[in-house]
Amino acid sequence: MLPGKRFGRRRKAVNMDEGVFDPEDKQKVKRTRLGIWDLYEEVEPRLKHVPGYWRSQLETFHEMKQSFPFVLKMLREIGSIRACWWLLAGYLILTVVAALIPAVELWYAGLLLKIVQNAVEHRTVDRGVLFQVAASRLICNAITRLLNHGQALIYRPLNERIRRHYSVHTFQARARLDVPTFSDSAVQRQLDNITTSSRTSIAWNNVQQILHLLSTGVELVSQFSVLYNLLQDQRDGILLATISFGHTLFRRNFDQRSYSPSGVWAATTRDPDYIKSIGLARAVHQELHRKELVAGGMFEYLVSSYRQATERLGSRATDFFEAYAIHNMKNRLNLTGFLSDPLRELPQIVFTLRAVQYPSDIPLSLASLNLITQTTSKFSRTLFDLFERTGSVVENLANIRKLYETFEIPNLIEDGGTPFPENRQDLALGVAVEFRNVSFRYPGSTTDVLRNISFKILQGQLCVIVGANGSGKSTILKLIARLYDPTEGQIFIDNQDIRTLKLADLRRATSVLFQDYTYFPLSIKDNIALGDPDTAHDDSKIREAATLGGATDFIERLDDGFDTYLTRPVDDVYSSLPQGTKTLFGRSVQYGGLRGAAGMASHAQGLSGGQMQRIALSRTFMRDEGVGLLCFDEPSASLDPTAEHDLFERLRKLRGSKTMIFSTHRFGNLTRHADLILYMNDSVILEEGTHDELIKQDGGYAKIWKLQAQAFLP
Ligand SMILES: Nc1ncnc2c1ncn2[C@@H]1O[C@H](COP(=O)(O)OP(=O)(O)OP(=O)(O)O)[C@@H](O)[C@H]1O
Repeated sequence: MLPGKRFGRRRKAVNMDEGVFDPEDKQKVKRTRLGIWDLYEEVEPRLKHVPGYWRSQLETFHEMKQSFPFVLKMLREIGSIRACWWLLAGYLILTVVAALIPAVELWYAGLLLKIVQNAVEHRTVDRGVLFQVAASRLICNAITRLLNHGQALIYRPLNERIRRHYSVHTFQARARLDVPTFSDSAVQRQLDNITTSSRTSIAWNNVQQILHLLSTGVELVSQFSVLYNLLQDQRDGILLATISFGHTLFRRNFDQRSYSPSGVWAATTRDPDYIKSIGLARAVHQELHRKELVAGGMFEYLVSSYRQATERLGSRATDFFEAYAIHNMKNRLNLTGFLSDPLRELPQIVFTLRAVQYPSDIPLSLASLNLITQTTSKFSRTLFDLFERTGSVVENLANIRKLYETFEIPNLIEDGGTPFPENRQDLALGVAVEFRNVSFRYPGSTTDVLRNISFKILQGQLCVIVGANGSGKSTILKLIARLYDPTEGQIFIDNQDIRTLKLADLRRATSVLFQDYTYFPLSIKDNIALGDPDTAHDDSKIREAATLGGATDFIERLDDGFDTYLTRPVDDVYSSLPQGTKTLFGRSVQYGGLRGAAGMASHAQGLSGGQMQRIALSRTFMRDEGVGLLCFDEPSASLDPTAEHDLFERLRKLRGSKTMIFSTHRFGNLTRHADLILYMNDSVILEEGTHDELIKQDGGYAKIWKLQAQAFLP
């Protein structure tokens, strides 16, 4: 088991969301030693004396109450999907009718019993009724089949409609999140909760669960009333049914204890040998370490370490669930276990005693006793199945709550209200950017990556930020794009606080090429088009952007040109291919291991770094008009010198009067043309000015400039 892996999600979803689980809290947490494992189970002090099974039922009830309003919301929403109400109502009717059939069957079983009893006692039989009973069996069977068929017919369209509706909802819930919110681990957990397979949806699972609960309820009530009716005129019938039910209840309580822990719990092992042996096993399993393992000649050392660790561990080397199972095996040897089986015979014993007590008038026949015990145990199975299912039902209901809560996750970057710019024509002249005493630290981090930064870039200026790796250059661009807000200080765009501007307007007016750009798992065309969602459908614009980004030549050489998917988001499915099959459907076959299902490497296969960069550049050129600020983070890092030169030429021409900010650690071409150079080191701006000014200052900038220049001197 991996450290931190989550398991046992049944029940207690409430606690999972709120508060903190502290294994050291002796008031609330019970610790049990299971071999090399320590199990910590949360126990509510109030419920301390309630037996485990019933305690979790109470917790279940509480969670159910919390989720109820969300379930109503879901049902209303499903009702608003086209044709869903009708399908749902049809499905419901079929389910309820199907749930009544067992009671009808039970009724006829009772009738049959009376006929048999009568035949034995009086040697007469009412053939009409007998025929009726036999026919009823056939009819019930046929109706059940018809109902099942009807349910299957409705199932597909209903599931498909609900799934489609909610898949758009969840897609939107994810897509709208900003960077700090999306990276928040709590939000990631929330998003994990709403992830389902592509064949179903949380909402549909819930609908099914609710219908199942309903049908079980109908089944129980109808069976109970039939049973009660049948037993009413049988002396001792009710008594024997109660004894039979009592046994199932007793056994159930015993069985419950043999499952894995329920509620909130966690387990850990501190055994150094176990931890080491698992670590060693991983080291030889994962391809990741193979190079170093082989080159470092580690084979023999690893084997002897593994052997020693496993020998020291001996039989203690069990994973948690095995340890738990072993622990439970011991628990089974208790009184309940010994009593459980003999108690099963109790109804027969009571029956015999009563028969001896009233020899002349046997309270009920053996056939009736059989019917009572069988029906009661079936009845109690259904009842406990209902209880058993409440765990997963509650989890499902809680998932609906979480689903709706996910739709409402607030973004950490709050939107502003002021439209920007007031006049779109102004953008052609560029925008002014000012940082006033800005400090910043990434969420979850404790160190400032920008410390008290202040600078001002005027409208239409070319600014180049230079500095060593990690000095904070990219972070400045991220703050300008408002991916994050400063921890302290303010940023102004055209003299307005960036927080007051409408985010959509700000993003439309700026174009940023990040250093760690990614290739979306879409076609090249879509990858470029995403640069400007407003004109994404315009093919000629896409081609023009590709030309400006220097990407057209190599794209056109690809088999599918602009429609090429460099990495397909959908895997082909195959099995048992002969080893000689190297390619399939024009793509290479990957044998063994897992092919990343929908996982997407940020860098597409088959393209060089420079070609990737050209696609990313083309994306930024999509949004040339209507943009007043262009930011580039190391735009030429992967380009060869000619391509770099061409790129800067194109950028200079295109720039017009727009403001442009570059982050780079290459001095030269760019810095010489810059209106403003910000020289950074270790989270602060050390020098600022034009190239000539900074050379004259003879500080850090001048020193690095000279170093780079010397490298090219003969
Ligand atoms: N998402 C993040 N979370 C936490 N720290 C981060 C994050 N991104 C960057 N950092 C840290 O912030 C500091 C500044 O990073 P930044 O990328 O701004 O530097 P840079 O000057 O652009 O470096 P480079 O020249 O290597 O691109 C670095 O120490 C980096 O490790």
